[in-house]
Amino acid sequence: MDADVVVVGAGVSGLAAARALALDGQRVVVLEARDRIGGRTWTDDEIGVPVDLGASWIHGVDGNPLWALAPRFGIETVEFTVGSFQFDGRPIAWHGPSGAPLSEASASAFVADLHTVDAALDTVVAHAPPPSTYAAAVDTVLRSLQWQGDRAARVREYMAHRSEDLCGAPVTVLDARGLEEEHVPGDEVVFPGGYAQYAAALADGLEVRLSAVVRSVTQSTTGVVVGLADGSTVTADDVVVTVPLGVLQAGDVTFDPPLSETVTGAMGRLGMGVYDKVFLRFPERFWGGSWVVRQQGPAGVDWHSWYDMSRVTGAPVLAALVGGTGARRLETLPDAMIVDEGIGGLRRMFGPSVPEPEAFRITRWADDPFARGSYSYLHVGASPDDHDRLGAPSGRVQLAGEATWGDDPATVHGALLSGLRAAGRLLGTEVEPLSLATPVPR
Ligand SMILES: Cc1cc2nc3c(=O)[nH]c(=O)nc-3n(C[C@H](O)[C@H](O)[C@H](O)COP(=O)(O)OP(=O)(O)OC[C@H]3O[C@@H](n4cnc5c(N)ncnc54)[C@H](O)[C@@H]3O)c2cc1C
Repeated sequence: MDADVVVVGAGVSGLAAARALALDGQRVVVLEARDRIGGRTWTDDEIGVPVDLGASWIHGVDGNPLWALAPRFGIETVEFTVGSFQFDGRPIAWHGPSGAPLSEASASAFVADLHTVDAALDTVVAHAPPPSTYAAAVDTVLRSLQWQGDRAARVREYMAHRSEDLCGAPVTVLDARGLEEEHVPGDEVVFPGGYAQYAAALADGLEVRLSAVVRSVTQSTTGVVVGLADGSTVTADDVVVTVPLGVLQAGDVTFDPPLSETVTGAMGRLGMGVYDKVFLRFPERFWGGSWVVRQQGPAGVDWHSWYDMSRVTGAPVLAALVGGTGARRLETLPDAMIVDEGIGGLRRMFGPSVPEPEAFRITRWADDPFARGSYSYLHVGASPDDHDRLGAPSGRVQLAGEATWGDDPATVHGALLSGLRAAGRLLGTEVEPLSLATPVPR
């Protein structure tokens, strides 16, 4: 055997699994398709400062293993609480459909409406007969409140954007229970030096082979043979496969024998959402003192949320975050058209003096063959248990990754914990996340 365990994928889940196994003395080889580690955590400085093209936030620091690991890995953090359920964190500048800022009273009334709807949504979702969509649950709440017209439209629109942001999916196909796990406890934080610092720390001391595209996993009674696109193979006793759900659904990696029906059933029911980022670097800040700028109404449909990245790195950078159908549409456009649309959106709110950007960076996660989307979501009809079912072992093969972690799918900490679960199953013992800070013996 070339190794005790092969780990496919050098994202946070794969690296956490590999590190836990290596710390236990196992011989581990990590096979990574790209020429970099980190997967959907990817820090890039093409625009002159580090920006996170994939994950940015620790979603809720309370009890979060990433938060506990940050000081041990020497990772600096900045508090930036603007979660889709946390309207009262860092200041948000709300702009109405015309682009004009909402008065303080209108903005407060809108935020109060969101709190009212959220409080009622919990009960409605708990009683929604499956299959029900999140959109239907929101409608039920609005009907019970007897809100109509513009008031109801603005709430519906916000909830649609919440689904697109947190799940990368239109609210009309998101299961009613698809956001149940999203009420994060605690502040949210980001990283001036980028999320990639976690992958770098986790990979330290491990054998990671880059540009190693895995195509097949074949099991026998004695072990597994992992086949690569270049025709080579790697053998081991066990394999942990952490490729994203979209890659699995596309059949880019084949399994012989096939994965169990528990796993394939869940794989078919869950969805892979899309969420993209457009970073624009300007000569200077022009957007006032808020940390986030949000535009309501049809004009802002794909350009509804702008984040002030100068709070993180000091450089005058705005990031537009767009998910679901909007992200899929943008991915079909050339860069110049995307930038023009974004600048148009900003000029609607801040006037014609908004300058052209000095630099830009645009993501295309759906188009990326090693991601095929941004993160998993609960497609209508799927069960929240499907995430954990996806991670059920099939003989010597088990899947890990954000999509397999039912408590917090679509997150980096979910990915990390799923990797530790897979390693723990192979080791026959639970792995404590903080143990990952231990150096791997060379
Ligand atoms: C735009 C965006 C924003 C996000 N924002 C946040 C956020 O703010 N906070 C948060 O907690 N989460 C966020 N997420 C989600 C988070 O990034 C993921 O949940 C997490 O990074 C997934 O880690 P993973 O190890 O499961 O998968 P990945 O990081 O995708 O790792 C899988 C690895 O497998 C590799 N691979 C794929 N195919 C093959 C193959 N055939 N052979 C070999 N290797 C292969 C890939 O290259 C990749 O490196 C965001 C994601 C995106 C895309």
